[in-house]
Amino acid sequence: MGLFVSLTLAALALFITQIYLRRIQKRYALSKASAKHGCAPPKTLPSRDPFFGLDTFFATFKSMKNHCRMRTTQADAQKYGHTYQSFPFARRTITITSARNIQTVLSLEHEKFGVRPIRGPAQDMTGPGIIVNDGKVWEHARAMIRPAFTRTLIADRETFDVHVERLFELLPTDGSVIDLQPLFDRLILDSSSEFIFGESFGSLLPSCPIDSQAFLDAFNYAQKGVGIRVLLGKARFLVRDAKFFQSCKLIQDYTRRHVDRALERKEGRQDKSEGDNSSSERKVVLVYELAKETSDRSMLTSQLLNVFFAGRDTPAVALTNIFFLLARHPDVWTKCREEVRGLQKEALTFEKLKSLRYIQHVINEAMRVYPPVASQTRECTADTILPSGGGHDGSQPIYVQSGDVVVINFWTLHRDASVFGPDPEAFRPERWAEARPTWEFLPFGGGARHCPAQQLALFWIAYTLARMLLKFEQIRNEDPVEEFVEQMKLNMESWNGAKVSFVVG
Ligand code: HEM
Repeated sequence: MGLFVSLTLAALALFITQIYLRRIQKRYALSKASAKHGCAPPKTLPSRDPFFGLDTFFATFKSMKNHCRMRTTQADAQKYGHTYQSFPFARRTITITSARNIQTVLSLEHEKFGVRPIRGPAQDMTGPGIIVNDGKVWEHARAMIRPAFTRTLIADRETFDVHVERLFELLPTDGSVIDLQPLFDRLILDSSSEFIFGESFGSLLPSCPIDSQAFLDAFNYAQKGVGIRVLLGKARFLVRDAKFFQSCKLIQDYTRRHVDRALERKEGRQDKSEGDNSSSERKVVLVYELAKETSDRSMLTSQLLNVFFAGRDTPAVALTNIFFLLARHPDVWTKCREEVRGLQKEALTFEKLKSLRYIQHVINEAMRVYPPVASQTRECTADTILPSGGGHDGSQPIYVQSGDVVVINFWTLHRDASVFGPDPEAFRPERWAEARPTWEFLPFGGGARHCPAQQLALFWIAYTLARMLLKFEQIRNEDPVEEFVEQMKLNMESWNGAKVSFVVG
């Protein structure tokens, strides 16, 4: 036993020494390459653990637990500059909040910044699809998936309206208090499942069909497991959790059943009206669109799961954040109502909604202040240079080495006073009459991996908002906590949801 412990400790010491030596080697190579290219490092977050930066790692957790992760990173950027570095687990992590550096990572040099090294562990759940891959595999997936999102914009108002009507059944009209967050979750779950699988989960109905519920339970469990695995990276083999793998199998089997149905339909073995209700010819369903491109079952299964993973709740988070803000700005609600006055729901087409300027400003402003995707992470896969942020005044370029992690902070990017005016913390939709941001406003990301569902998501959001404006004269905040309390999950959500009451108009 004594010998075993000694050997284990010796192996551990060797492992740690190796990591540390590798870090010194890398640091040396970095300073040589930096000097050669006229680069300088950005400022470094102070750390009490100069070897492994464990305190930096735990500080990140603490700020997440205390619901202040984004505010903390914003304060760091104010103190150390728009680009700064830290070394959690002895690994260089560069946080960028300036439009120029973000454009470099997402667009100009995007091939050198991958997601696969970071999101790879999600493949146990989702398979090798669009959101977890880089290079040719990602390019192929994106080329296959994008056209379906464009086609669906010949907007399927009627399909979405079915779910909105079900939502209305659940909204109290007697002035009692309701948290909109779980309702918006169900609205988007139902509409995204209908768009992706051709069959809605029906979670807004009085009883959710059994296999949908089993799928959702398994999905939620597996998603948490993915979060832990992404965090642990290479050490994820330490987590032994049979339920995680059972859940992954269940969701893959469920998705495969929809794939099989789509393939049968393609081969003409199924009655076309079966399984996709009425108006099947007009309605765009992702699984049917992708089945036109390939008959590869596992590829189809994994792409569908990837899209579901990316889109099943982000519009719900955006809607919740919008209503959170409107409940605290009743004057903005009144102004929005003016804009939709007299419109019937049939008139709320994609084009009409786009033309409602003030409502579009409100959506933009809410997504600026509380972006559902508040940050993104990439790993540098080939040495390159960021144009600014280095040196004492942040004006020099920064040399970035393969293996460095880059965190893109949209929350802080959206608070640039030089672009949005002197009051960037305020919710003021009127600023959009003047503001013309480009790379300074990226709620849907930017560049090569820009969200392919942006227009679809914006249609769902604007349609739901317009319908609620038509129905309710007033919205009232019923939450004693006035300020936004962030909850960092995969998205940045409101910890307190959006507790409101309505006055019928
Ligand atoms: C308000 C709602 C939404 C927001 C704020 C949003 C935001 C984003 C962002 C920021 C990215 C880029 C991620 C990155 O840079 O790695 C992204 C990618 C993506 N989104 Fe969305 N999204 C929304 C809705 C949706 C919906 C409804 C779907 C699907 C039904 C969807 C599917 C995807 C996919 C598949 C990608 C990956 C694209 C790629 O890697 O090439 N999104 N989204």
